[in-house]
Amino acid sequence: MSVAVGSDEGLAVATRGLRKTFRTLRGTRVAVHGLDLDVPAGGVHGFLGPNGSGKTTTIRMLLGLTPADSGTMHIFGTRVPQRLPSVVDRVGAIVETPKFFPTFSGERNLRLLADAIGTPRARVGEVLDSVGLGGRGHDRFRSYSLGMKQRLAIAATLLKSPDLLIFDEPTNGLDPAGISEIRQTMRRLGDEGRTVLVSSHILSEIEQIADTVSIIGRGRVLAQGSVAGLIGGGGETVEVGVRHPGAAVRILREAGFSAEWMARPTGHDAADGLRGYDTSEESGLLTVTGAEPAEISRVLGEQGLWVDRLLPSRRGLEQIFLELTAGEGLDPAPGSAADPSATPSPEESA
Ligand SMILES: Nc1ncnc2c1ncn2[C@@H]1O[C@H](COP(=O)(O)OP(=O)(O)OP(=O)(O)O)[C@@H](O)[C@H]1O
Repeated sequence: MSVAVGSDEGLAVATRGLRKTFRTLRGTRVAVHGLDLDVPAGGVHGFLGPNGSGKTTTIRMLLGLTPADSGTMHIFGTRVPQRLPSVVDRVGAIVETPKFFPTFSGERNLRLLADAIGTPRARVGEVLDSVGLGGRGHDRFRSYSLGMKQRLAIAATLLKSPDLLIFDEPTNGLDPAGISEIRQTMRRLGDEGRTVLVSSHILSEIEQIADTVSIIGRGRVLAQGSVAGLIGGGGETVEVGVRHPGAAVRILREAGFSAEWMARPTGHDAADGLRGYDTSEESGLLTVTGAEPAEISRVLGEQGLWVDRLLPSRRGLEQIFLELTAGEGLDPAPGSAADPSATPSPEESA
């Protein structure tokens, strides 16, 4: 697994072993399955995964909207939900579409909100400007396009000037122009030094604006790191065939190479119960960026690891995502009768 940040320092969000199950009539559904998420502070972080992979559930746990079964969560080093009140002012989030008064202007809606949360009204003009609605603040909310409505929702989260913004699928239902508006807004917020954690299953929008990403499947992190590192934006990327890629990635990093390792789908149950992915270090995809193939062979060979394949690789984030989540849409839904991670509820087994 590639992780850009080794310690919890400098992380806006960190989860360890986070787990959440839902009890349904058909048994227990594992929504989040031991999630270790690292979101570096500052910039845009894409939280990517197919439908049902656990993104919304994770975000709801971080915000204290639903309890975790086990595991830990920290926001800016503060344990949540236990100490959420002491960090909540630094966090703004859109999880569901917020409600505004349709006949009031965008500005009036925000003024009401500012009064409600005790923020000076002067802040309203600033936040409208920062989402590009400065010129339209006096128009009625109902006259806004969907993209503008969503930008107003983002402006509302900015009233408190939060350091961390959490957006769950903020471009859902928007047309290409609306998507582009939201994308630019998120990028601008990231450039201001805020941390933007944005969940999405649309890779192209994330690839363009994110600095770092986590790719999740069935409630677990499959890969995370910088977009440049994962797609090889820092130069030519070479796919390396070697017997122990998990060990090789450590050796290469110690030697100063930019190397990434990702678990591969197996098509069968892994021993640790994570269906469909081999998370052992004996398989997976090893890529190295910005290094001479001869150098890669030499460094690994000196440690007794013999390279059997060196392929130039030009994969995009979408390609990586598809490889990592291969079969997600075709497999039985988590918790379904055919899902081995589903266990009968006590009532059902009784
Ligand atoms: N309240 C609930 N009760 C039962 N199962 C739930 C509940 N909420 C979520 N789930 C299940 O948990 C799993 C993860 O759902 P979640 O909404 O977190 O995924 P997601 O990655 O956000 O998906 P999407 O992209 O579709 O929003 C899914 O199988 C979902 O059906």
